[in-house]
Amino acid sequence: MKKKKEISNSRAFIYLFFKYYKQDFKKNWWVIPNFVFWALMLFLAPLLTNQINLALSLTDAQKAASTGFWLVRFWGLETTQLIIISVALLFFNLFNSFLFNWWSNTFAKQIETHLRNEVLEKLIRQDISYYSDKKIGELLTNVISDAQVVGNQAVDIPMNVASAFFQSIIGLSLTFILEWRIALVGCVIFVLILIAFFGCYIALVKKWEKVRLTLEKTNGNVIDRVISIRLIKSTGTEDYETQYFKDKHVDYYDQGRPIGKWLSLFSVIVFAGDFLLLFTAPVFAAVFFAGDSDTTRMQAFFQIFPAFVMAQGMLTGPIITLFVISGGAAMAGVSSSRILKTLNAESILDFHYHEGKEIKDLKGDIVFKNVKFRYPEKPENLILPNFNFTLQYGKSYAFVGETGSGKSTIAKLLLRFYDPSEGQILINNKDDLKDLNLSHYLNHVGYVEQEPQILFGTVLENIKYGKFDATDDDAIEACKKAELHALVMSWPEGYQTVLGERGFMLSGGQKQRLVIARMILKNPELLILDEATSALDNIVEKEIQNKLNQLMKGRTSVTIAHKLSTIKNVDHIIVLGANGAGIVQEGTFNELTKKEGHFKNLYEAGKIDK
Ligand SMILES: Nc1ncnc2c1ncn2[C@@H]1O[C@H](COP(=O)(O)OP(=O)(O)OP(=O)(O)O)[C@@H](O)[C@H]1O
Repeated sequence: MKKKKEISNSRAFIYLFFKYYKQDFKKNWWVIPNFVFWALMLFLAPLLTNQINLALSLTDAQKAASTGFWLVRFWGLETTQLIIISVALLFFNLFNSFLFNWWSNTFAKQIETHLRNEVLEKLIRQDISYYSDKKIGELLTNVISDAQVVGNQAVDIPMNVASAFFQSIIGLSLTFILEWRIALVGCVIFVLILIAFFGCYIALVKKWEKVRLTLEKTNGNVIDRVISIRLIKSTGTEDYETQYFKDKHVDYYDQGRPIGKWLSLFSVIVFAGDFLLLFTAPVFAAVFFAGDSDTTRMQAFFQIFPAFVMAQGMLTGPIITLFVISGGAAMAGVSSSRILKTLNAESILDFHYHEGKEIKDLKGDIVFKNVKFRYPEKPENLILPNFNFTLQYGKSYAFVGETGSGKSTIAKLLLRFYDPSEGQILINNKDDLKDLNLSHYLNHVGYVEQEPQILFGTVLENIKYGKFDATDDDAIEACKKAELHALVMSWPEGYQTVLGERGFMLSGGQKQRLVIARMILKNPELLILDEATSALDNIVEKEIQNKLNQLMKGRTSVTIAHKLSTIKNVDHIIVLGANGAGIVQEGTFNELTKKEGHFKNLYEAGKIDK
């Protein structure tokens, strides 16, 4: 499978953030001025505090003698005016932050929803071989938890990083404005804390990423096991599974344990830094001004002290913020790169969903022309060697042969789960199946397999699946023909009964009847029956086979069979040989049972159930 070049976790996150931000720029642009106003308030708050503090504490003589625009001139304003402005700005800022939080929560949900839809669309449009080496549990974790993580962090991380950046710049500038000598000492301490912080962060982020990956692998394993609950229940392996879960979590615990040590070191750095900065101001004020004969400079410093501490607080705040978001950042990186990997995985088939030839009907012959086939997952095994065969419209065909001879592969090729490795499948004797709009083509094809596919939804929804424009009456009529009506009507909710996941509340025969009703309603021109009755007991099998025989009338049908009852009445039987031998015999049932050869051997050896 072709894959685009992988990008690093952090770049994957940045890419996704900008993609969604740009996508809805018209709705999101106002956040920038909103943010600028918030930064401005950061700058103004300590200065206003300082102005009010000085206005209240200085004598008139001191005020008259004061110098420095930032410090003592009150910007030409009275104390009351300063207080009114401060309160007004505070309320405006509260409103601003309300808007911002509202936006950030909405934007996070928007990104999460977009991502979920995009990933889900990608998953259902992938070709079937994409799933051959993947666990459904892991894929679901990808859709559900990764989208949520990226959605939340896409707002939290950029905003916190930007605010941490602005806070540090503003905090530093303010401390320099207020008292540059002490600010210089604070600045050195701040840089040292940052270096220690990033050293720790780099070590931690790698560990976090590993834990996240292990968690997802564990989740995938666990979910896949729980999905197989019927197997567990029918084999009584609860103890074995409990131990299996415990074993799987050992790795997760081992990987997660050292993180606690690093997190503790992290918090020590942050709080030690905070403490150090706090003590720096009075201690260095004492060092710088203690020798002064008059105490004016010391007094002046303690007058601006509240504002200075406020400004200095802006330096430790960002480190704490970065500390808080660092776990989320590591998770978001892993989640983003996994989402991008899913979104960038290219399908090996082009399904022509939006273009490709649309066929009006499938009333012509289907021709396998020089078809050779190997599974892309295992190209060393040749399954079909130079296969030439024509399915004439309206006739019934059965493919028989030993296990692994490639019978189901024929069905998969007709459904275009795969393309032939060489050669062509011509639809209506002219159009290469590869060039058709697959969705349109499949409207003319019906597929019934051994394990009937029932979706979570009402009976009506299940019957109309694939023929969404059918009326309720038509669907009910189809149910009557499939002899399912009486059963459905015996349920209190009738056709509105919600069928449990994978049709848990229906028996095998009932599920197959429901699929038959679906086929009757869809009325496809090509019907593919892949061991449709092989999971049923003899009595039910007979009833279902009768229904299928009726269904096969008037359309082309391809039956993949192990049972004699399913192939006895078909127009033509094709016998496939083992180990990629291809067609080894063909003819009607009567012809083949009389002739010496592969079919007779299979029949007599009991490999075709009677
Ligand atoms: N997705 C796949 N990737 C690789 N090999 C596959 C895949 N699916 C099937 N095969 C192999 O292709 C061969 C043909 O498989 P196929 O299912 O068509 O056989 P079959 O005749 O229908 O067998 P059975 O009667 O047991 O259902 C088998 O050897 C099988 O192991």
